[in-house]
Amino acid sequence: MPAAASTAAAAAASSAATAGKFSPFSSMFDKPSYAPFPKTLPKPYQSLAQANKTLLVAAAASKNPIDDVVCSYKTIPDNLSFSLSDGDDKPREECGVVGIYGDPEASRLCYLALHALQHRGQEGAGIVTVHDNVLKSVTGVGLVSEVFTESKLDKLPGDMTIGHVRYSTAGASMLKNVQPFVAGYRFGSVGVAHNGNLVNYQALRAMLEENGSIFNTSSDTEVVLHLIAISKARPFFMRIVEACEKLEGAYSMVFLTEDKLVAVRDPYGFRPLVMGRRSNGSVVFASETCALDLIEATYEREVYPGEVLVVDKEGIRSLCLMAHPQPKSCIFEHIYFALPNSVVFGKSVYESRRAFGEILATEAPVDCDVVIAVPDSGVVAALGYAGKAGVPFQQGLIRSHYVGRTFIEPSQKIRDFGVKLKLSPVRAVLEGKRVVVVDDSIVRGTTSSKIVRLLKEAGAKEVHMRIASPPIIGSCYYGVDTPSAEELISNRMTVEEIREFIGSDSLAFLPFDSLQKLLGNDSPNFCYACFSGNYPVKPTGKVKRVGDFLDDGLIGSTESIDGGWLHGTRQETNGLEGKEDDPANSKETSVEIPV
Ligand SMILES: O=P(O)(O)OC[C@H]1O[C@H](OP(=O)(O)OP(=O)(O)O)[C@H](O)[C@@H]1O
Ligand SMILES: NC(=O)CC[C@H](N)C(=O)O
Repeated sequence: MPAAASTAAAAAASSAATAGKFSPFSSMFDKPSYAPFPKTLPKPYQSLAQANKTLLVAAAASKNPIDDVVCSYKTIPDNLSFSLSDGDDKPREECGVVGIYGDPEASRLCYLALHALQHRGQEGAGIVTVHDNVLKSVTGVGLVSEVFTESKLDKLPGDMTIGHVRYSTAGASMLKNVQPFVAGYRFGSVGVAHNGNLVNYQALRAMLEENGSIFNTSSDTEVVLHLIAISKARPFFMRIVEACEKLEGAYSMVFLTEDKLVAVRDPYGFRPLVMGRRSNGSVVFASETCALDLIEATYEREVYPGEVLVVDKEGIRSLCLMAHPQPKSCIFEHIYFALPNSVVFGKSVYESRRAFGEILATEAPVDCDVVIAVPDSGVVAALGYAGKAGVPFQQGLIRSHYVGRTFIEPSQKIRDFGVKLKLSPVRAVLEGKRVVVVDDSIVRGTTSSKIVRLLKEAGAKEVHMRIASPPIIGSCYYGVDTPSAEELISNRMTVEEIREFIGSDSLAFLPFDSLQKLLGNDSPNFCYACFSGNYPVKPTGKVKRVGDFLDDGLIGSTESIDGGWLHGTRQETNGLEGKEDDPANSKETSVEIPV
């Protein structure tokens, strides 16, 4: 472990040792969990010789770089009528990022890691690798399994890679916003993959456009590439550092250059980013530890808030981007986004959710015969509730795993069609029973009201809704696509009014103060803006939220849209089409950028 990291771990251990015990559930948080940013880390402006060097791995040979970008994209046929699921008003998944350095199977491992992160974004995916000093990229609209084929992965040789999964609404126009973005500069090439949202994006873009930048996407992430282009810092990775210092908001990012993998986390640490290592010494970064587990990388630690980790043939250097005394990690990662088998912000997501359920059972008990969950994200909290209440947990709702986000609706209106397609009630569990149903959150209240109706139609005598998060009253500006504040049901109604609206016999949310007590000394290290309306980084002017980036106004012909962020002349080449692709649905383009 680098000296700085052990300092941080020791600081975390000592703070954990003094942690107060506010609830019976706090023991799980007594372990050292959050490493405050170590102030002893070298500033990027200090000599790199002072930085930690812990790993030696082979580096790519240095040759004249030519960017070779392969883009694939899939269109939705015009004659197919489809709709977004009627649950298209939820906090949507975020993005997931991966970075791997020093593994001969980098792109295949990245592909697998993206599969593990698929829950963070389902409509776009991409991988960039470096081979012979050339950045190669495949990006596409769709699931990881839809974007990548054996032949496409064969086009991504090299031992360094970054990858991205992105959420978006359906539509071919989103292809140009699918990451990683790749740019060629006078002095080299860089790829970037981003999870988060930049709250000063519009101001930065306006400044850059004023000075002549031409933007190719409607994504906030693109400003980083322009900021790198105008930076005069040396060596090249310091341009990345300088660019990131101008960003405000949430960014867990991985960058790839011809010879370096760079991982950056914003000073507040809003979004997760972890580091692990495979047994052959290759270094892996990922949004969640579930991605490390799949590719047999051992979790080492988080990328600390405000930290820049540079991996190259010299080893790993840890630099301080901007120290911030109080991290503000997104609590919603623990409530909803992350997989329960992941460790996020140093804490097990499973343990958090179980504790949320236990608190609900203690603070909002009700006489009941059975506890059920709204699958998937309500399952662990429901187990916690059932265990604490001493009531059996049963599967009262079965989730179909074969329903995508789009489907052809019947011409005749079927009530609650979307939710019925996804969730089926089990009469044998519900009939004549007093049922507690646990979900992770209520956003607009549409899912809850449909579920209550489904359960009652299936014979439930009473339905008691328990929500494993406090009421959501604020939109997120840091990477979660929540609806505008006016659309959030908890902003418009009291708990009793919501209960009446969803039709349940009782309703209780996880009390905000109990959540904070559970987190103990770590509590100030979390962002609760969606529950409190207190934003750690004040949005300036009209801030685009993630959802605002969706309509980029390019609904026209996909022929005119590039798949990645590119500078340079576009040249179509033959022979790159993957045989397994349906030509009606996909197309590949090769772009060469002389550097
Ligand atoms: O109040 P609403 O606006 O309806 O949104 C809240 C619902 O959205 C999420 O479910 P999702 O469909 O994403 O399923 P998941 O639990 O499987 O992730 C969440 O778990 C709630 O069930
Ligand atoms: N959800 C996210 O993390 C989005 C990442 C980035 N802001 C984008 O628009 O692609």
